[in-house]
Amino acid sequence: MRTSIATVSLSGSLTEKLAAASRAGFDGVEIFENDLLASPLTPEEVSARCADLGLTIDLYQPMRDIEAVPADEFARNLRRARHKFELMRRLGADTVLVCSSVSPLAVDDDALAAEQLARLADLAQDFGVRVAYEALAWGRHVSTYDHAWRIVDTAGHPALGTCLDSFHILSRSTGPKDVEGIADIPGEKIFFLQLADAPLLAMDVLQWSRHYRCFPGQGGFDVAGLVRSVLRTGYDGPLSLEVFNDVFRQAEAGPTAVDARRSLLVLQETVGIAAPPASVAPTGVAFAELVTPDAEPLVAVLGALGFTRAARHRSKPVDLWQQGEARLLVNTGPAVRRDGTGLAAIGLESPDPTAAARRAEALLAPVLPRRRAPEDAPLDAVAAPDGTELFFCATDRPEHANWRTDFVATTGPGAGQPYASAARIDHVALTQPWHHFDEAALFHRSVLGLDAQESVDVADPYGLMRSRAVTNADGSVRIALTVAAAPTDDTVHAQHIALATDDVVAAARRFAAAGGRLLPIPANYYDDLAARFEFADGELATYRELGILYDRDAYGEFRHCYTPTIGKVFFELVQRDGGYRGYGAHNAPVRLAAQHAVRRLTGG
Ligand SMILES: O=C(O)c1ccc(O)c(O)c1
Ligand SMILES: [Mg+2]
Repeated sequence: MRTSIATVSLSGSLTEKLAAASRAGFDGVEIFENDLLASPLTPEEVSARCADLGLTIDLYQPMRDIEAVPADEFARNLRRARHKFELMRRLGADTVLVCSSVSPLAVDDDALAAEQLARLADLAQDFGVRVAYEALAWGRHVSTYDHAWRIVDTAGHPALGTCLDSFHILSRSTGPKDVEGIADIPGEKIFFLQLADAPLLAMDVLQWSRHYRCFPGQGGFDVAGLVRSVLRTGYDGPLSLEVFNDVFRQAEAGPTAVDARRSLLVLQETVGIAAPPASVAPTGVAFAELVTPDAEPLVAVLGALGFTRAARHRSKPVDLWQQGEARLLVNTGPAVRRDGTGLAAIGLESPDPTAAARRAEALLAPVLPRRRAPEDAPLDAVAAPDGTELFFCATDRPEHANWRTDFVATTGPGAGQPYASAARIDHVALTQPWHHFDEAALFHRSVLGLDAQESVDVADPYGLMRSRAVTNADGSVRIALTVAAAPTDDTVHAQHIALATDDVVAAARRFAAAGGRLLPIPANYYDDLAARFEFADGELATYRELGILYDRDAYGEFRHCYTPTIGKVFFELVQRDGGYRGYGAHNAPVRLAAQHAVRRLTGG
């Protein structure tokens, strides 16, 4: 099916929006009147630009407050409409959207609305234009899609149809029954289909619509269910995204358009009208790669955590530090010297790395070169929206290229020792740029085949942090996507690698004995813990002494502690017992405050 996007969904000038839509692979656009009014291009030039970019103009919008008004007012509305239809002829746009009226002049009279819309459609027909009537969820008298359809049906005019908008329908819906009526509309009378998702918020519907819409798959609506209903009517117009969103208005149009198009590809797959290569979920974390301009402080912490340097890359300044199944690459190459110490890449164990990369590419993930140097093993890799490189790995599986063969075992002190305290990577937390948060969750879900958990808000002393985990089915891959809610808040401490241990107390003691200093946690926190939970004798005193935090959910218990931050990254030691599913979010405000306190002390 053809895909389209409303210019209101993207930031920038009209020409920037058109270029971004075209580059992302859309077939057409809905042109918003304001974008045209503010453009220095004539309608003919806009039309030519769209043609050059391979875009059709599928809709011009909106026309407002047309119907069910006194005769003199309606005469003025027709005059206004004539101007718009002339403009549309110059643009080469053949469908106009008319929103249900919000005017105080409008009366609650369906027969009058139908009659006036038919007269509007008569005029439209003279200009070769069709009118698509849409119920705004906050329309004065018409606020539901079935009501708008009844009026269109009554009017019975060939140039008048309805426009269905998933936001207006699903924001008012209380269950699948509410969309069943779509089946009663003949497909050819659905002139247009607009798609948007939204997070489930209890708020005024107009504000919700104008500020919080997002692309399908990024919110809580069953957009796919609605699309299935519409497809059953025989509708064969475009699937068009119409998203009013405060973040997208500020973000760069190019990446937003790609995010939008990915969302439609996934939606088309869900409803069975597109079949990109099947998703291949990762089965574990092969490694995490840290880049650093100065390995010394990082390596000191790794050593204290129980890691040993197990191997070195054959041709690059990259060391493999290992402990049990936890593998960390430390890259000190010149290309990475500018940005300070941080997380740059994650290796994901994949049952089929090539297939995983093919799906990623089909879903518009930037594919990275397979081979960095002639002698390297060819590895499939893509870039996540935050720039993190994701490698699809097949560690020690003879039929696949193996990243491990690029590394030569070292024989220095400690090499090959059994692990001391941490056995594997429990989770990796990545800081997302504030305008990529919704995109990141959809990317990890659709491209990598991970499941997205609920988003949680965490209070930081200087802002608000949002965090959303994406995981595979058995929890062997867990990535926490984290963002500072305030765009200017760059103080957020989020990027970290959590190492799983089966005895966090022993691991913490070992770290301290090796010269490591765990993040100090305030006494008030432990007083509160004592009130919330019962502990065995001495248990709480041990946590208090070491700086171990504690949490519990319906499944089990969680004990965790933190190293200091090095550059942008820190480490966490975690002990999960009894199937605990979370990440200690309850403790995160205390941890964040403690990290800020350390930063103030050290001037870091
Ligand atoms: O918010 C609005 O006014 C508005 C305008 C046009 C639309 O198609 C829509 O869904 C909402
Ligand atoms: Mg709409």
